[in-house]
Formats: sequence, structure tokens, C-alpha cells
Amino acid sequence: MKALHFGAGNIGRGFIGKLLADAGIELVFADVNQAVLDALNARHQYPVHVVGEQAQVDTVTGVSAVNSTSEEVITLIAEVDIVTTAVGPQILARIADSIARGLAKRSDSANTRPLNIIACENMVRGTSQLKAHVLAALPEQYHAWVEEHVGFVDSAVDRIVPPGEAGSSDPLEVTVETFSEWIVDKTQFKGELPAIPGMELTDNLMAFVERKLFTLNTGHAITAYLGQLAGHQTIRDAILDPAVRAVVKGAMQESGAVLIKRYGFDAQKHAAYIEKILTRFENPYLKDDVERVGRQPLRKLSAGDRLIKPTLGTLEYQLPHDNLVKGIAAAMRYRSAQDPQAQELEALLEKVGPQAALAQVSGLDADSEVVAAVVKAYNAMP
Ligand SMILES: NC(=O)c1ccc[n+]([C@@H]2O[C@H](COP(=O)([O-])OP(=O)(O)OC[C@H]3O[C@@H](n4cnc5c(N)ncnc54)[C@H](O)[C@@H]3O)[C@@H](O)[C@H]2O)c1
Ligand SMILES: O=P(O)(O)OC[C@@H](O)[C@@H](O)[C@H](O)[C@H](O)CO
Repeated sequence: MKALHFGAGNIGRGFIGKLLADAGIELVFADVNQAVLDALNARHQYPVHVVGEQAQVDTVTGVSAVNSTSEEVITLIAEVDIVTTAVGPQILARIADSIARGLAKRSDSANTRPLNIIACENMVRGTSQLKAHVLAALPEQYHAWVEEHVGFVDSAVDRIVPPGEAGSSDPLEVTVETFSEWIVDKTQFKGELPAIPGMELTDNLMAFVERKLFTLNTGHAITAYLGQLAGHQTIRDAILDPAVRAVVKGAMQESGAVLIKRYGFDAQKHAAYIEKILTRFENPYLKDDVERVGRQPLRKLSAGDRLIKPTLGTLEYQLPHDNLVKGIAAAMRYRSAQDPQAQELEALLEKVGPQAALAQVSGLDADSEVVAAVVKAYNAMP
């Protein structure tokens, strides 16, 4: 079996690429970072530090890399059995053209072996969104062939992987937590279901996607935003601050009430899931900056993402949302000199004020009670 993975970044090297390579699958990474590409092709292996009570260093072997914008990628898509991505939601549209060209080549060369494509991004049904971009870039004559031979498989992916230590000179070294979860929608595969240790198959993906995105990522984002406001640099320091922790836990309980109502989750098990996440945020072996977790606040404040979507759920079921509201207000206070979205948000707030800015980025009704509540919380923050 052969796989092409787009994005040799933190989650690409530290989780998805590692699982594929560990399963004995021949793995090629596609990326645009020349230093990473050169190092992968020079060494064909890299170290993964799995940190926790029982630390270990695993070596991922037998890997190579190509530039994501090269013709080699097109040829690989025509040949491989699995394509995975971990590039970030905003990059999916950019790689769609290459995938479309690769699928056309695959069809032209009469390769009818099943191909499965799995986007491993923090978004709801990211692979389905990638599929829409790919079909938009693919001439109509190939669409029926793609429907028959190519599976677009949605997934939920969970492992906290911060960037490498600032002091490390190895561009490939990656540090990961012990916990990991990769859940894929088994109803969307073409051909035989792959047996990859660490990949779990489900026919109830939406429940897992929403559970992860609207618990872990909701809590993570609020930890970052409130943490920055309280002057903390890392997620660990932020979550150990009782004032931050109370809002984060409260927000996860509020989104949890929505999930319990929507998917019939067991309330006790969900409470245990929240507690486990809080201990993961506290991990003393990971240095995860609030700026990584808070990155791209416009994406995180968009209608389908981790702050607004669960809040809409509380409105749907008439449930409390005071802590989610504080989290949204804190997101609007997020500032980062490195992050173009943080600057765009700041400029928008200056130009139109918090009420109109929130309505614009989130799609919420500017005259709604919930927007008024966020603006009140925002004005009360330093
Ligand atoms: N890091 C985590 O803890 C974590 C956990 C679960 C999910 N995710 C998700 O995984 C995705 C990647 O996150 P990350 O933390 O690994 O980010 P990252 O920045 O470390 O990695 C992204 C990689 O994509 C590469 N890239 C950019 N443009 C590209 C292109 N056109 N073609 C190919 N590669 C390209 C970058 O060079 C980089 O190596 C995001 O959607 C994120 O939400 C991250
Ligand atoms: O990757 P983002 O920007 O969507 O979210 C930042 C973090 O919350 C995220 O990367 C988590 O570390 C990850 O989702 C854990 O599984």
C-alpha cells in the first residue's frame, strides 16, 4: 500500500504520517517547506517524542517527500491507495487543483484501484469540503468516474502536537502527547476498509466530530483567549489559573449539554471526557503557546466553528451559554503581531465596533440577545 500525505507539519509528522508509516504503508509527504522536504529526503526518517508519564522516542522510517506544487504530486495521486491531508482548513482549496489533476491522470491511465482521500483537519466534514473544491476543479467528464472509484472519507482527529522546541535545530523533530484518536467514517470508503492500527472506523462520525471540536477545541480556544488576556504564555499556565479554568470548564459543560441533547451521550461519560481534556491541557511535558491555539481567530469565530456553533446549539435547545459568551468576547480581544487574522479582526473592530464586527464574522444577527451579551462581556474585558 502507498500513501501521499499533504502537510508534513506537526500533526502530519506527529500523528497521521506516523500511523501510516507504522502500519507499513509506503509514505510520501507533500509540503511547501523546503527545509522539511530536504531533511525528509536526506534522512528518510525522523524522531517523534511521545511525552507523558512514560516518555519514549519513536523513529518513523521509510518516508520521503515531494513539493506539493510539483508535477510529482499529480503522478503520485494517479498511483497511491490513500491520500491524507493535515494542512489547515484554509489550504484545502489550494491543494484541490493538484488532486483534481491527479484524479484525471488516474482515470486516463485506467487505474481503477480504489483510492480513499481523508482530510485530517479541525473542521466539520473537512473531506466533504475538499471534495467540493476538487469537483469544482475537475472537468465534468471525470465526475462519474471519481464517484465510482474515489472515496472521500470524513474524519475526526485528536492529538495535541505543538511546534518543536525553539532550541531544537532538527526541522523534523516533533513532540506529541500520549493520547491520540483518529476516527473515520466507514460508510464513505471505496474498496476494502483499511486496517491501520490507530485508525478507528465508525458509522456515526458526526457525533465524534462534534464531540471533539465542540469540547476539546472549544475549551482549548477559550483557554488561549482568556489566557492571553490574563498574561499567560502557555496553555498549561492558562488552565492552571482558576479564573480561566472556571470559564473553560463552564463553556465545555455548556457545549456538552448541547451534545448530550443532540446525540444522546451519557452525561457522566461526557463529564469524564471534559475532565480528561482539562488534564491534557495541563500536560507538564508539552509547551503549547496560547498563540498557536488561538491562531486564526476569524476562522474560530466563524459560524460553523468551535465557539459560535455550540452557542447556536444552546439557543436551539434553550440552554445556558454565559461561559461560551465570555469565550467569544475573549476571542474578539485576541491580539497577535504574527497572525494576519488577528490584525484583520482588530482593524474590523476599530472600524465598525464590536456589535457589527461580531455579526459580520460569525453570521449572528447583530440585533440578537446573544450578540448584546457578547458585546457587554467584551466591553467589560481589559
Ligand atoms: N497540531 C495539533 O495539535 C492538531 C491536532 C489535530 C488537528 N490539527 C489540524 O491539523 C491541521 C494542521 O495543523 P498543524 O498543527 O499540523 O499545522 P502545521 O502548520 O504544523 O502544519 C501544516 C503543514 O502544511 C504545510 N503546507 C502549507 N501549505 C501547503 C500546501 N499548499 N501543500 C502542502 N503542504 C502545505 C505547511 O508547510 C506545514 O508543514 C490543521 O487543520 C489543524 O487544525 C492539528
Ligand atoms: O488547529 P486549530 O487552529 O484548529 O486549533 C488549535 C488547537 O486547538 C488544535 O490544534 C488542538 O491542539 C488539536 O485539535 C488537538 O487535537
